[in-house]
Amino acid sequence: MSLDKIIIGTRGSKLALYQANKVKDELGSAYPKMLIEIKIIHTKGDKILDVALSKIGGKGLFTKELELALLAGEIDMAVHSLKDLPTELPAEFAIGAILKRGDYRDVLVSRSGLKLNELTNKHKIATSSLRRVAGLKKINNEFQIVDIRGNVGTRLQKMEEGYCDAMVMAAAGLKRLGLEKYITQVLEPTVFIPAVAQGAIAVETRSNDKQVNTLLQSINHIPTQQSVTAERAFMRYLEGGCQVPVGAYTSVKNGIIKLTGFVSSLDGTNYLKQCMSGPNIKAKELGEDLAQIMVERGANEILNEVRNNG
Ligand SMILES: NCc1[nH]cc(CCC(=O)O)c1CC(=O)O
Repeated sequence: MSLDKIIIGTRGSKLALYQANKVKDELGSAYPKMLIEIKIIHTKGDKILDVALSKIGGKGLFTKELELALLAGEIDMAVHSLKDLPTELPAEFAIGAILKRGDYRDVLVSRSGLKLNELTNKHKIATSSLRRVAGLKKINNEFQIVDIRGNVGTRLQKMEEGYCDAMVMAAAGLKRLGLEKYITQVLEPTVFIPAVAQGAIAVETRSNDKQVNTLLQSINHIPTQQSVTAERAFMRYLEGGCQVPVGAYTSVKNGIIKLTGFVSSLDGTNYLKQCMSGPNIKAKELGEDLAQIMVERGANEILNEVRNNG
């Protein structure tokens, strides 16, 4: 039996659709005769817009409905920003492919072109990410931080309307939407550590769907996969989830991955940062080893404190 039609499931935001179309294009190049459709699925995270993300809780806020559609056979694969995908997937699901990573850095977007070191406690900086809160407080503990929800376009609009003076956003999201003109300052990872797997696009499948999983190997980017394996193993070991002040990034050279991770209290005062290198074929072990060192340095105490106050 051969597959002649594939249905790709995605959330309906512009960014999600861009990413789903990227998967469609890459699959289409690999299999020119295949019919590929995109189906939009609405998720809980898209529907609840008036509650802070860190308060809604629950794993897979943006992924559950897509997984149900996968199980029901309504879609054959689901495209996600890998950073939004829990580090532990239910056994029924697998990551069939990870595309070549885009820009993994965070950027500052500000209303009047102010750079990070020009912002003061008089400015409002908006983010819904506890990692970004901690990163900002680490730089200046007087920063005034406000919550913000909605997709990339909505956030930019809120800022222009005066809701805040600046925001930290993912470079990849802005670039994919053609909104790079809003970038005021790129935050290098040495200064501001991005989210685990930021900038990477993942294709989730049914684990038992051999045909689809085999098909997807043609678009899997192995160096990206190795990098994000190290980062996600680091996060998983710390039981990170998407709503804790944890981040990591990697650089790869000659088959050696250098992984840098951080764990922090929300006010940035208890900030642990550490890096470690290892061979790319032992990416998972590298992530776990780095996390283990963080635990020895007190990561669990820091994270428990955040969880109890969240
Ligand atoms: N948190 C939402 C989210 N999920 C993925 C991206 C952008 C793409 C990526 O980071 O991989 C964004 C926007 C942002 O963080 O500014």
